[in-house]
Amino acid sequence: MSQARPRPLRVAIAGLGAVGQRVAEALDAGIPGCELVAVAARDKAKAGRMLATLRQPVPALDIAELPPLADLVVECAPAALLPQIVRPFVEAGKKAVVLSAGALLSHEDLIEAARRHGGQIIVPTGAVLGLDAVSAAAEGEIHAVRMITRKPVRGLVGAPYLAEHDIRIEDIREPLRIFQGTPREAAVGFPANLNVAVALSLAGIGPDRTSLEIWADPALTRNTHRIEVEADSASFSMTIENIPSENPKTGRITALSVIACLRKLSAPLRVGT
Ligand SMILES: NC(=O)C1=CN([C@@H]2O[C@H](COP(=O)(O)OP(=O)(O)OC[C@H]3O[C@@H](n4cnc5c(N)ncnc54)[C@H](O)[C@@H]3O)[C@@H](O)[C@H]2O)C=CC1
Ligand SMILES: O=C([O-])CC(=O)C(=O)O
Repeated sequence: MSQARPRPLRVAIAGLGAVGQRVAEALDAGIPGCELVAVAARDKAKAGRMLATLRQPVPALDIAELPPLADLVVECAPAALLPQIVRPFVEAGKKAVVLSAGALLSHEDLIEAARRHGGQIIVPTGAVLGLDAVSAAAEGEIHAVRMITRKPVRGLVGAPYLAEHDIRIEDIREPLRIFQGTPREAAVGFPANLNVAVALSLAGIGPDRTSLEIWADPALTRNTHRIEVEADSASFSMTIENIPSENPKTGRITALSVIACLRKLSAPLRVGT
C-alpha cells in the first residue's frame, strides 16, 4: 500500500527581481512537492501587484517575516542581504537555496550554523554549467580549475573593482581583460557579477585555488563562461553563453536552474548529481 503523500515544502522567495519573479511564476504554475507561501520584496506595493496576478496569490512581506511561514527560502536578493535571509532558516534546521553565492565567502559561519542545526544551504548550478562533473571530480583529485568569463560591457558596469582600480570600460572598442585572480577576490570586487565563479570554486577546489579571468567585450551580447578542469579522473572543458534576463547582469538560465533544483527536491526520478 502506498504511503500518504508528504505535505508540500512551503517555499518563500526573498527578492522579487529577475530571478525571483520567474521562480514565483513557476511555483504558482506548479512544481510538485513545493508550495509558494510568501515573497519578501523591497517595494511591497509593487510586488503585491505582481503577486496578485498569480493563480494563488501570496503576500509581499519583509525578510524578517518569512522564517515562521516557510520550510525553504530561495535567496535571490542583493548579496548584502544574504545573512539576514539565510541565518534564521538554517538555524531552524531548514533549507536555503542561495543565488548570491559570492557572499557566502564572507559569511562562512552560515555554513557552520547549517551544520550545527541540521539545516542546509543549496547553491544551484545557476548561470554556469557542469558543477555535477566538477563535484564528481572533487571526490578524486582535481589538479586545476580555470574559468574565463567574458561579459558585455553593460553586464559589468558599476562593479566596485572597476572604480577602485580606475578601469573605464564604457568606451572600449576591443575586448579588455579587467581582472585576473581568484573567485575570493572577485566576490569582493564584483559582488553582483561573479557568483558563478564562487559556485564553481565551492564545487571544486575552493575559492583560493581556482583561477579566474574576467574580460569586458564590447562585441558580446551574452555572458559567456568557459571552464577548464584537470583532474585525476578526467579533463574537461565547457562553455555557456547566457542570454541576459531583464537584469543584464543575470543570465536567463539562472531562474530556470532554481526551478529545476526545486523540482529535484522531491522528484521520483532524479538525474545528475
Ligand atoms: N549563482 C548564480 O549563478 C547567479 C546569481 N545571481 C545573483 O542572484 C541574486 C538575484 O539576482 P537578480 O534576480 O538578477 O537580481 P535583481 O536585482 O533583479 O533582483 C533583486 C531583488 O531584490 C530586491 N530587494 C532589494 N532589497 C530588498 C529587501 N530588503 N527585501 C526584499 N527584497 C529586496 C530588489 O528590489 C530586487 O527586486 C543577485 O545577488 C545576483 O548577483 C545572479 C545570476 C547568477
Ligand atoms: O555570476 C553571476 O552572478 C551572473 C553571471 O555571470 C551570469 O548570469 O552569467
